[in-house]
Amino acid sequence: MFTKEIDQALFDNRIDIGVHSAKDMATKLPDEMKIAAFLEREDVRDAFISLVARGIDYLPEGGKFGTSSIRRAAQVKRMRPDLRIVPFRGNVQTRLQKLADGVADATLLAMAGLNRLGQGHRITLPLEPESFLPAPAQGAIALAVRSNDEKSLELASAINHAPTSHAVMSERALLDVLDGSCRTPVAALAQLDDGHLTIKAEILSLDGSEHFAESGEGTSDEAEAIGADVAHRLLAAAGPEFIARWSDQ
Ligand SMILES: NCc1[nH]cc(CCC(=O)O)c1CC(=O)O
Repeated sequence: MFTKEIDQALFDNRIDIGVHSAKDMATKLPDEMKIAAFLEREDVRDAFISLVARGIDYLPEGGKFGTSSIRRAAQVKRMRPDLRIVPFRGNVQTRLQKLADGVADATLLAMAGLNRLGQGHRITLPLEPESFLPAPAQGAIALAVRSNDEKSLELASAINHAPTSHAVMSERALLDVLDGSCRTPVAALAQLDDGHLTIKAEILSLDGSEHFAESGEGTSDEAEAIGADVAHRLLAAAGPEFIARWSDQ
């Protein structure tokens, strides 16, 4: 994966700071690297894109939904069990072309990625987190440094955006308890309001037919503990077999 190439360049001293989409970073990092800073979070929402419908509810019965995201597929199936998920890969241009070619009736992409690529005008409808929670760490960029490189750590940490850091660290702590990979139907969003953190999270069965949601809150210094606590409550509510079934994919 692309994050690995950036990590390798960091370990080989070819670069001193690795710039990653925080969403793509494993929750357990190698001892040799650490996150020095987060940039202020972009739009956290997922964007619905379609040439035939103005929202998920308006898609034709039995329509095709293009996504290779386990989370998005489960969330979409939860809302519309009749839809068929078709695998969707490639860059933004390729995916939009697939919509034009009728390979799928709709897709979902992160608003942040579309905005950064100057493709915001392609968005049919931003999905509000209240009804469609994004992936943990979505929309945030993390700066990684070698653990023993004090100078780069100091440089990078000077531009850390504290509210983003607290929110994303809370979401990453939650994901770490549930599963380290990004191939699981886990959605979470933490938000900071004047130092007060609230986090909402959900886990789903792969087909979206079952779903558990929990939330937590507290001060920003407790960000990681709050995320982990919400994860443990999700595990308790769902039971151990629930998460074991994620591996059946
Ligand atoms: N899964 C790949 C990925 N990793 C980060 C982004 C977008 C930018 C972000 O969320 O920070 C995307 C594309 C997408 O999910 O649409």
